[in-house]
Amino acid sequence: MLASAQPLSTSSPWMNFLKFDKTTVAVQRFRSPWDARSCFTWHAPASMMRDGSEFKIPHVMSVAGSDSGGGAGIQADLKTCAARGVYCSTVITAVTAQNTVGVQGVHILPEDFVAKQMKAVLSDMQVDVVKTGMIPSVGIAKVLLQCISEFPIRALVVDPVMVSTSGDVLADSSILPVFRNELLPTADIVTANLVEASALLGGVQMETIDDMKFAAKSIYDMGPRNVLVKGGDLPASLDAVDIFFDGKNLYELSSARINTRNTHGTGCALASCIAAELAKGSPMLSAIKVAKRFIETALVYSKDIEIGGGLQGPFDHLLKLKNVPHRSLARCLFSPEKLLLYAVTNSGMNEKWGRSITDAVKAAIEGGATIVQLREKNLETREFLEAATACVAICRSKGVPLLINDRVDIALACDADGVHIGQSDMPTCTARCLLGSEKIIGVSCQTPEQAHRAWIDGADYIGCGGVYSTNTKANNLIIGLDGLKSVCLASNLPVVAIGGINSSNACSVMEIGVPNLKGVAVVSALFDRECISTETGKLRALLEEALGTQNGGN
Ligand SMILES: Cc1ncc(COP(=O)(O)OP(=O)(O)O)c(N)n1
Ligand SMILES: Cc1nc(C(=O)O)sc1CCOP(=O)(O)O
Ligand SMILES: [Mg+2]
Repeated sequence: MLASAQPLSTSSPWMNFLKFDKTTVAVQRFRSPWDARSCFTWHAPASMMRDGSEFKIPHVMSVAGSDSGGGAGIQADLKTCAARGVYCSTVITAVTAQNTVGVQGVHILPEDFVAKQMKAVLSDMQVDVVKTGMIPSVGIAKVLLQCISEFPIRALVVDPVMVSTSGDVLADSSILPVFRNELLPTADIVTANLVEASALLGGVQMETIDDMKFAAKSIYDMGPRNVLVKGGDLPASLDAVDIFFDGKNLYELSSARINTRNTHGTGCALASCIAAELAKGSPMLSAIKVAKRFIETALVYSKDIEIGGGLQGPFDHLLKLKNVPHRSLARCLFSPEKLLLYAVTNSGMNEKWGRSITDAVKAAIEGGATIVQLREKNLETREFLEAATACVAICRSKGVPLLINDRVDIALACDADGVHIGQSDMPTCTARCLLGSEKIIGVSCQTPEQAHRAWIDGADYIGCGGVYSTNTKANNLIIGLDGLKSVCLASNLPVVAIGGINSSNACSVMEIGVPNLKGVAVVSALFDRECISTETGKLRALLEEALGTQNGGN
């Protein structure tokens, strides 16, 4: 493809690449399979076609700096490719001495030795995709350009690394002309963060989504086939919004902003994950979506790990190889302990107090709600979906699971963490079939028989009530503390009590003394109050105290 910056000739390596084993693949003039300006449709990784072998493993060659702390650079690329099932060879451009505090030193490798590494790999191995990270000098950029023009590769992913997450300079501005004039025009995709995008564009302001869209188009004009401008550092943005431009369409791709210090190396991992997916044969947009999801999942999984004492820690790229290979975000976020203070929304109450659902949810989380359910009985489907999508982003950024009341379709559409259903809603086993094993299902139970059935049908927890009388739900059956206890004793599932619970009776509920009663679900005592976060904070403190007394008493 890189050779193909000029019109292809039949003797170009790329053409040979597409002919194998007496089978000729129709060839058109294009620069790569992901070239948005070409009309070629890609079906299978060329690596598999080249020798007809189905055993060829997709291969990314990473050209980047070494991070002694293991979170970014070559080390991030190796781990990301491993996690994605892709082989990764490495060409080291510089060795950095760094940790979670910052970069203590940079040793740039001699150009001829960088060239030697590149030729060693490219002349022997079938590299599908080259991914570049830290290119610390113009000389090394030239060596890279020369090498990749000599060997057939399928795509070039350029991560224009300039500054580390700690703010240390990894490539100074002398590299910019060669990026703009030579490397970008040969790239299939450029993944620039706000600082890098601004530098490439001569220092333009990057503060809004519109600035990012403008930047994506302007960088595209420098010649890459696709541009991703990453908005992770955008101020005042709830989601991590990236802008993708393929020359025709602009896409706003958002994922939840995960509240963690462990974000060092996310840029490298994102670019190498895109490279890995391209090497497997994915179309560009799918590769980007998979990569964003990979980073989001890894951040959630790693949000509390402690490596190093600095401000920015690494995350765990290899989560997929650990004992959580199939754990979804929902399963990572949910545990029985999350039932402690379960906030259930009510649009009537929000209207009464003049609040939006999102503000109500934010306030409940701020006060200490450990799980949220959207129980919106009066919203039209579209309105509900919009609110739910916004609430998913809010909750995920805070590590709080979000469940949808009654509506399995809404839960699926907004990628909520699960649903809460009652005895007259969709049967639990049907909901489980629709949602799969990775989402959370809560089921309302008033009797031991229902509790037993909920477990058989694959529920994750039980909502049990009405413990006390309530104005929130009409004609609700009151089962009292005795009814609650009999449901708890009939099941091993965790249970959350509901119905008329507030600060004056929550402790009595928790004191019934059954280990699987994990908390209380509350509507009016949180949402029909002037200050949601204050009320939530008060109730959370009481529940913590009740738990402490119970544990102390054991
Ligand atoms: C945590 C929790 N428990 C019970 C319920 C009640 O659900 P359901 O019986 O389906 O009644 P509606 O809420 O749909 O009126 C709940 N929502 N949450
Ligand atoms: C939604 C709901 N389900 C109940 C049950 O008994 O299953 S009671 C209830 C309403 C709970 O609201 P409040 O906290 O304002 O009493
Ligand atoms: Mg229901």
